[in-house]
Amino acid sequence: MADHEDPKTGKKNKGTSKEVCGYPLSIFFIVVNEFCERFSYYGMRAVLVLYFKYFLRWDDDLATSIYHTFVALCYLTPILGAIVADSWLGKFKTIIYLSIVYAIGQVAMAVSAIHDITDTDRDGTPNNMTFHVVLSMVGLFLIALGTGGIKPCVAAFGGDQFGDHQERQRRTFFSVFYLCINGGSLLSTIITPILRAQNCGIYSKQKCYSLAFGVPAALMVVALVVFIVGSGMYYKAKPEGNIMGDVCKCIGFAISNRYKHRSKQYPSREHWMDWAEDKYDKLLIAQIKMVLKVLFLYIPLPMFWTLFDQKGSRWTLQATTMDGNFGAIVIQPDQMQTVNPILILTLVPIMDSVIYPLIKKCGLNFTPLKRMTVGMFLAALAFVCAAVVQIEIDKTLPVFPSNFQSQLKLLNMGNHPVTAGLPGYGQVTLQAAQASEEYFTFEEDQISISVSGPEMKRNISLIKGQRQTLLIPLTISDEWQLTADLTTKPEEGNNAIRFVNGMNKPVNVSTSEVVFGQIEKFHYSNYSQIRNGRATFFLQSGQLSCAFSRDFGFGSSYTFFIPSTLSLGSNCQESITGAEDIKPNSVHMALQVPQYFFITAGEVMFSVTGLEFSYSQAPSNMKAVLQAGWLLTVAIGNFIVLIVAEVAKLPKQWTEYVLFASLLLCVCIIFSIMAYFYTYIDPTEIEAKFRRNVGDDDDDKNDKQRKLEMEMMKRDLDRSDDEHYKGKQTKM
Ligand SMILES: CC(C)C[C@H](NC(=O)CN)C(=O)O
Repeated sequence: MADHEDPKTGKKNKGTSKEVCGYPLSIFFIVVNEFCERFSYYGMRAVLVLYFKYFLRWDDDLATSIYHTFVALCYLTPILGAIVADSWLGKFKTIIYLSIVYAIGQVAMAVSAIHDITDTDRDGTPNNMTFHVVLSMVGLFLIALGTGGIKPCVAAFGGDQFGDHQERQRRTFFSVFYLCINGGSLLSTIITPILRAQNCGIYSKQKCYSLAFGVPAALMVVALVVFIVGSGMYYKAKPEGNIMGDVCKCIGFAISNRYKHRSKQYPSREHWMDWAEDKYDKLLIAQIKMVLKVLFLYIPLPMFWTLFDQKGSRWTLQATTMDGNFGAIVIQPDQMQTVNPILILTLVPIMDSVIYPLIKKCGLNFTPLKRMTVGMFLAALAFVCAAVVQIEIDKTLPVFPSNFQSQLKLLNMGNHPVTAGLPGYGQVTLQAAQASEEYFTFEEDQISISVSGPEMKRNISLIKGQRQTLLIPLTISDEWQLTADLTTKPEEGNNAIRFVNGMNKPVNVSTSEVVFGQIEKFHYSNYSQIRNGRATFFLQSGQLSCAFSRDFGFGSSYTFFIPSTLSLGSNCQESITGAEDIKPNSVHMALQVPQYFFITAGEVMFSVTGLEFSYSQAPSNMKAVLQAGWLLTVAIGNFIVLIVAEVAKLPKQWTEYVLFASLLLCVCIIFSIMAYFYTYIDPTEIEAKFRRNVGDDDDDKNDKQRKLEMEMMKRDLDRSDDEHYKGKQTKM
């Protein structure tokens, strides 16, 4: 039998797997598994909201709430996975079983997105939506169970593969692990939206959500297979019974025993957990103390995630009000999120190989908790940048009417100039087929407008908080019409376009993607969303057929006017005039790069370090539990976003960014104080000492000797080292 195997069980011993450049070979399978799993998770997540909205036909609010509930669930389930792994199945089996659950969930999602299954009338839309909703909800539940369940196990299982002599390699492993997470996330967030945009279907073609979910499902199967292939090489730590149950009972006993002995006649004990000594093993008590120490330190951490996870919500919404034209490529608002994994892939190696060694060379002891504090500070700085960008955006946004105001624009549908008299604005002259450049703002409910050339006078009812366009007709006998205009920027950086038909006959308008439908004479169409770039509009009215093209930026709104003079042979490109109701976004999306840079630099210092810290400070039998505790801070952080945004309800977005930055700054100060008093421990060393002393405990020791030993052990618990974990006392 090889010396790296346990003689009794034949299983591998810790740190004895075949090594490549000082790293256990088994690590290779774990990082590839993580890469594929994160591809699967982030790929599916990238198209999820669009699937809810456009396939299941949910409204924005429902789609957003279910999306956030799903994300929160994904970070709550790690607790379950950790308990199962640490106390029952062990990490290896837990990863295998939950990966199967996860893959089934992904397949369920892919199947739920096949519209042909229930498309009995073959019109391209499902006929039994309940089937698709139920299947996708079951799929999402299984995915949340799977991805959350394995998450704390995979990181801790990877850490388990390193022996005590591989401390440095283990630290690098956590960085590489993080790179794989972001490599998978980057690739999938680029690929799955492209897959979704394809058309597929048996009877009728639709956007291919089944492919966008199917590829992540396949990657999850690959992740599972890769993990199983490495099976023979892993060190598999045995689960140590119902450890969570024992921990809870032990804590419960310590509290009740303390309460029973609250009278002054009983001497106090150094730590409240020491009250459990009357019944419980000292080793268990020492391990609980280690975990509680770390969990206490976690209390302020959710605030970091509160800011971090707004990349996907607030910052993406901010990008929708910005200009994404980068010359050769045009970036969509949601694609800005890929800046985060791109920066992670660049910053992690730079930090590990340049910044941290440089800091060390300068003689500074940049301990994990110091890094995390700096990470928090950088995240707060990112939100200050976001606030500055928001202020710039706000300067370019249209001023929409308040609840006490209404706004009116004029459009001359005639072939001759008209002059309109507006209360408070004097005479406004409009050429044929021309609209006023700006909206006029009124506080009255009704105004009287007189038009000369031809002479007309009308009382116009205005609506508070609304924008309208008054269509001044061709002749006195024609009807005066008021349109309802937009009072918000079009969503997702799209452009809202509508047509006013000034001809005496109906006209059909369409582009290759959008149908405006038939617009009756002297009437107007609804708004349709046009993506940025060049769009060509086709007009067709009886014999008349022509086309015209326009370039669009992001977030604009135009009213195109089809003049009464348009006839067979007319040049539409020149004849059709457009009124700019909402200007396109003019603040460039590149301005978001600094905030992405700071949040990602913060993430590298906070999250990569926190992942490794949670592993190194956990007792051997509670590694996965502490990883789950770490992930729980992410879930709580997500809930805080919903609560703060709902409670604060600040009128200006930039003030909300400043609020979040200030909150994190306060939390950062509190954390730095807590961290100052934290002393690093070496759980293995402490556990070994307690184990050595179990035998002695059985002997009949006198009280004095026992007391002396206890003091020594307690001192050990408080020990830390200069380079984090090697033995000398260090704070923070
Ligand atoms: C938020 C997670 C704890 C960390 C990680 N995410 C990223 O790295 C995003 N840049 C993940 O495991 O998904």
